[in-house]
Amino acid sequence: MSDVILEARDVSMRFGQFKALSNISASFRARELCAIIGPNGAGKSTFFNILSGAIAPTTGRVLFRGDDVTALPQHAYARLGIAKSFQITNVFKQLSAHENVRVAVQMRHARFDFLRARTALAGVAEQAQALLERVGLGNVPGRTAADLAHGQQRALEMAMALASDPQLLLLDEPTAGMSPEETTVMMGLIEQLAAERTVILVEHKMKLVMGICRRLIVLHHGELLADGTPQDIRANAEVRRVYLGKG
Ligand SMILES: Nc1ncnc2c1ncn2[C@@H]1O[C@H](COP(=O)(O)OP(=O)(O)OP(=O)(O)O)[C@@H](O)[C@H]1O
Repeated sequence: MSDVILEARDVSMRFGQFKALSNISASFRARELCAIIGPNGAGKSTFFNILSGAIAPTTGRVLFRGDDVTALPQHAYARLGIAKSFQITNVFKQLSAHENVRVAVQMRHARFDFLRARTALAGVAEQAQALLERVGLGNVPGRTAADLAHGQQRALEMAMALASDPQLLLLDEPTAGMSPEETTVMMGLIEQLAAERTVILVEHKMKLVMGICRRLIVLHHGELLADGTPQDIRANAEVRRVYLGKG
């Protein structure tokens, strides 16, 4: 059986006359950690939004485990086991870290387990705490989200995304706005998470993803310029020319 989790098949995107993506095809396998990189305006966010179902491509399809999920409603995406985190932190600022994760865990139970809600709720607090520990926030469960450092807020968001135990995690610039220390912690966490699920991330900082991803997809002017290991990408003359400004 194929272990392809997600596939973009010949995806193109137009905004009016402007072609933001041209015929991109890529498959992502189980427990793969893959970064989508490229210079500003390359089409990374557009591709990410299509993969995550936020927007429908003009042409082409997105398949999840072989089923067409192109622009399915977001709740259907979540039900399939796909979670995502965007550049903008999406936590309830007035709630504590623990409350934020508890809400996410409860939503999962509400979705899958609503007939047994009372029994299910018994474990919710413990599950929320375990998720906080997973992302390195086990020591600050009571802190209001607004009072957490930026990196901790992103980690909190990650814990919320993990509440549904997704098979596929999509991360849009997970280290945006982070300090170097926070970035290192987040990258370590992402690497760990990818041992159990497929993780696809968009990242500006090429060096950063070179260290943890075994596969990089490079976009440029809406086209797929390269798709390969960090070694392949480093050695690719086209990539060096357009992305690194060398050549
Ligand atoms: N909704 C939209 N309407 C019109 N043009 C758009 C829209 N969204 C994106 N674009 C254009 O499509 C191109 C690709 O944008 P996109 O945001 O996907 O690139 P990116 O690689 O994520 O860039 P960055 O690294 O700067 O975030 C850009 O030229 C952008 O101006």
